[in-house]
Amino acid sequence: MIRILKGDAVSKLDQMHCKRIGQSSYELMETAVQGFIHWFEEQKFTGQEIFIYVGGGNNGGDGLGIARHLQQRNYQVTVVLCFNDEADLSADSKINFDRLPEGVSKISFEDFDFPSKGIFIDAFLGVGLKGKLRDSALPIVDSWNKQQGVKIAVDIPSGLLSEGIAEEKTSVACADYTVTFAFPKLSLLFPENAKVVGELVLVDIGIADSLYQEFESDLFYIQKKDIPERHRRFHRFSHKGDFGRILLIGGSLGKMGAVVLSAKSALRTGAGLVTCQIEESERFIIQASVPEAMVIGEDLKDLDAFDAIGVGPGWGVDNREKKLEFLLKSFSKPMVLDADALNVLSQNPELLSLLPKNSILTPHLGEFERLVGSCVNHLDRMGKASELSKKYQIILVLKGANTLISLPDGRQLFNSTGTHFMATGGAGDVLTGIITAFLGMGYSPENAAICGVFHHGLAGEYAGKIRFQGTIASDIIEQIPRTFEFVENS
Ligand SMILES: NC(=O)C1=CN([C@@H]2O[C@H](COP(=O)(O)OP(=O)(O)OC[C@H]3O[C@@H](n4cnc5c(N)ncnc54)[C@H](OP(=O)(O)O)[C@@H]3O)[C@@H](O)[C@H]2O)[C@H](O)CC1
Ligand SMILES: [K+]
Repeated sequence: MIRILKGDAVSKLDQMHCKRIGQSSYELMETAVQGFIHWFEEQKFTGQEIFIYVGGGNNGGDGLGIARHLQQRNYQVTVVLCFNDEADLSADSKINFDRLPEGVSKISFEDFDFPSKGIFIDAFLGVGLKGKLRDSALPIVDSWNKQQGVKIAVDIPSGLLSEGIAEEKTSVACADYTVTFAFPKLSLLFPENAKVVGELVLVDIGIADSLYQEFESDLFYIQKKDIPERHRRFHRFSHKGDFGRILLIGGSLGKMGAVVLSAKSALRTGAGLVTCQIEESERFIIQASVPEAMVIGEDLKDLDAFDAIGVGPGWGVDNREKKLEFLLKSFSKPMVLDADALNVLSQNPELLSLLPKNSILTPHLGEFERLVGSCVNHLDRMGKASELSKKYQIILVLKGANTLISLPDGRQLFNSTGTHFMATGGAGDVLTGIITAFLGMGYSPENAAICGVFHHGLAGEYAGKIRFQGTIASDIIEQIPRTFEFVENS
């Protein structure tokens, strides 16, 4: 899993990498540039002039290298020089400046007329930004924000600090895409910054995982390559008991769809036997819509027969306190708590201490704040999530773009899969089903949470590519099996 370092560790990381593998810092910049170009060409942006804003530091150096490569690929390229003097350029930027082909137009920012349209690349400021944007830089960012066209930030949007939050009053160059190098800078993962970051693309520049381990950080970014090793292997003699007996508790009058979605997604994840505990009067709904699932009434007392329990989807909060207390006292294995189970917990915080160790709580931001109180921003949220995980030895899955998993030992992991098309009713119930299924299959709670959020996000991406904004939770479920094929076979 890739470690997320502080922005000011980047230059040290680069130096160590270059020293270890005998590469120059210019060569590393070139690797970053080529990674950007590779992504850019895949996007098939066509027929428009490209304007690259370049600053005096290495972020600008990346921009100058990008200009050269794009011109060589027959794009019409203009670099907008956002520095005062060539002499101010960093050493590697100067090399790229001198290598600019004749065909690249150069214009200083002061003389730059607003084009009516184009593709804009922001290589003005990167992780070397210190503090608040200087007044001299404000017109550049303002001009950028007024341009019409596709906007791409190199490494990080200019004006955004690598651990910062773009509040209304801060000036940041907004992007449709941010192509970041080596590891995602923390601020690129904050929901508050979504509108300035756009779509996040990570470009590998060849820095070894082992090098990251020499830096202290409890923050990680989950990638596809981290998943197969966490999957449990089954064999030809495996029977449905091996794939887990799980119990899903939820649903209430008018909200039975939530349990239906959890049950179907658990089955599509591979759960061996799924039982739903619901109100007797609603039995028909489950039996008719998920024939593979079994149904039991609310009087069931023997929970030991189950490998994992997921509780909460559509459950309602009325008169649930005693039931939740009974569950927490009777089931000693980790369980999954979502939706109304979390709301019951918020209303009865004394129940938190009854949670079986390593239980997985999956709140969205609203449910989370009901649990811990209101949060100023994502940094504050991350801190409170970590405190809660450590205090009760539980795993918190804070849902959203780049879902955050907080582990009891203090590590915090950001997910890399997902799409805004998943912002639809029932998507959370699907996640509950997936994670409960993994727990039932004998995955460690940590692996169940990691694999759960990764597969869920990927299934959402697949569904979004077919259904776009018409994506519904059932579409996500349909795509779960494909995510296993992708993760295992590539
Ligand atoms: N491993 C990697 O990820 C690689 C990243 N690369 C790229 O390099 C940049 C970081 O480059 P660096 O030279 O350290 O810094 P920047 O270019 O981001 O920023 C320096 C310029 O910013 C000016 N600055 C600083 N603070 C402010 C401010 N508050 N307001 C306005 N301007 C500011 C600074 O001006 P000075 O006058 O202080 O010098 C510099 O002009 C990284 O983001 C990647 O894009 C490498 O290419 C390869 C490896
Ligand atoms: K930038």
